[in-house]
Amino acid sequence: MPSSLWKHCLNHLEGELDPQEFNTYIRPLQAIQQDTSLRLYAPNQFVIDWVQNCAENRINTLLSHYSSGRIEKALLEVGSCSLQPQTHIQTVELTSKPTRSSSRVIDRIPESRLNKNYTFDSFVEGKSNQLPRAASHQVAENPGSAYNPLFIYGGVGLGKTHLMHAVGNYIRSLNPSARVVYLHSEQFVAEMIKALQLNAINEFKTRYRSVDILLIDDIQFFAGKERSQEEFFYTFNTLLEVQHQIILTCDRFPKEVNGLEERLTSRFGWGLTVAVEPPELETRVAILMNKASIENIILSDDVAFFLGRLIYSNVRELEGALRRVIAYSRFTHRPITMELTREALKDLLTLQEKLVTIENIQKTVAEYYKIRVSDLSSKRRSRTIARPRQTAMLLSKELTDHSLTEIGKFFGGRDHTTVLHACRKINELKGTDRRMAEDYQNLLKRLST
Ligand SMILES: Nc1ncnc2c1ncn2[C@@H]1O[C@H](COP(=O)(O)OP(=O)(O)OP(=O)(O)O)[C@@H](O)[C@H]1O
Repeated sequence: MPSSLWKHCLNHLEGELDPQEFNTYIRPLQAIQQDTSLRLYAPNQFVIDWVQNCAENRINTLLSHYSSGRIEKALLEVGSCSLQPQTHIQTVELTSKPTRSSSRVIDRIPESRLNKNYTFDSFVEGKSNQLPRAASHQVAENPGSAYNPLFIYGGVGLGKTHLMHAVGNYIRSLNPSARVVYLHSEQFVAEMIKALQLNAINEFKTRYRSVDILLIDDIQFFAGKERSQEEFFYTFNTLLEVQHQIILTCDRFPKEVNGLEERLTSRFGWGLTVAVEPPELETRVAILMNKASIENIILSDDVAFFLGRLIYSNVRELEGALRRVIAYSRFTHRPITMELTREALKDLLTLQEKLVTIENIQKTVAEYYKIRVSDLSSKRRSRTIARPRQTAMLLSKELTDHSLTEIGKFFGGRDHTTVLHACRKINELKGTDRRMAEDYQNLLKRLST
């Protein structure tokens, strides 16, 4: 039944909120009253996020007021009244809390919106992520004292957010009342702007400085946003002073983010800074097996290795490919074989075949290091040529089916032992030399779809 109670709340909210926000986030909500709760259907998660961040306490206070205390909480879901219950994708409980100022629309920060599936158990460990995983686990066991802040950086889709949530989930499992706050840096910025607009910056400061564990994702989005950096700087210092844990992620090494203030980047290094690398083949295969088993599917080795070889620079894309294969198998009622996998990923394969020939690897590496393609096959031994050549050899070994002998031929007729030595050398350097590791990741990205 549509709710007249909600209409009362709407009237109030319309008077209190900026018209654009009201029309964008509040008006589209559809309400249904059920016993002691009110369900609010939102068109998408973005709207839910905004409502949670900016209006939840106010809504709950109004609901409680107009129902004389009968309605205790609003349930927020993505979906629509006309389609429920099938469209209930996600339910978020908006718990009524007493508010200090009932006219204040920003009431509290979003707390503990952790993805329950991102745990240490579901995180597959490999050489590429051993250090960040171990550091995260240490932090989860000794928040505030092991490494503070913990700074995890690395390319897109490599498990940074997963690890961060794993720490949050672990801490919450030991202490359910711990105030764990996870948010994307853009959300921090948006909330700060909102607080400034509402003249509520002091409340904003107090709230952020009272959390036990603050997890901020993708801090590269702070770049160039000076006021946000300033607020974050003070929050950061306060939390560190009282030994509350901070974990940050970024898509690159902090000092390499243009537009981040020096005082912030230097502080980020006070704790521990660790990199996640793209997982090696065996780890990619283990991740695939793991994700498949969650769906009760047993992947054959040939399919898992095929997918693992096909997608190498981003675990999210690896998962996406697996999902496509599973969906295709369900849709066509056929088992997951190599043939079906190739069919399901036809477009990806066509694109990939063009990208990962040895010729293209050479061209890409030469462009990246600003040398000539012919240098890669030449006899020149200076480091500026030898390293790119060795890198191109390793990429050829990892990404193509050519044998070491064949690869050697593409590089000026070199011997297979030279290729093997090159692969070992670059693999070793990737572990010790940050620049080398980053160059390799960048090249993988350029060579992937
Ligand atoms: N080692 C791993 N084991 C299991 N799953 C993993 C692993 N690494 C990544 N994933 C999965 O890959 C997906 C992408 O990971 P996540 O979102 O943590 O990446 P990210 O590094 O934070 O990326 P972005 O920079 O885009 O925010 C998630 O579904 C995550 O569970």
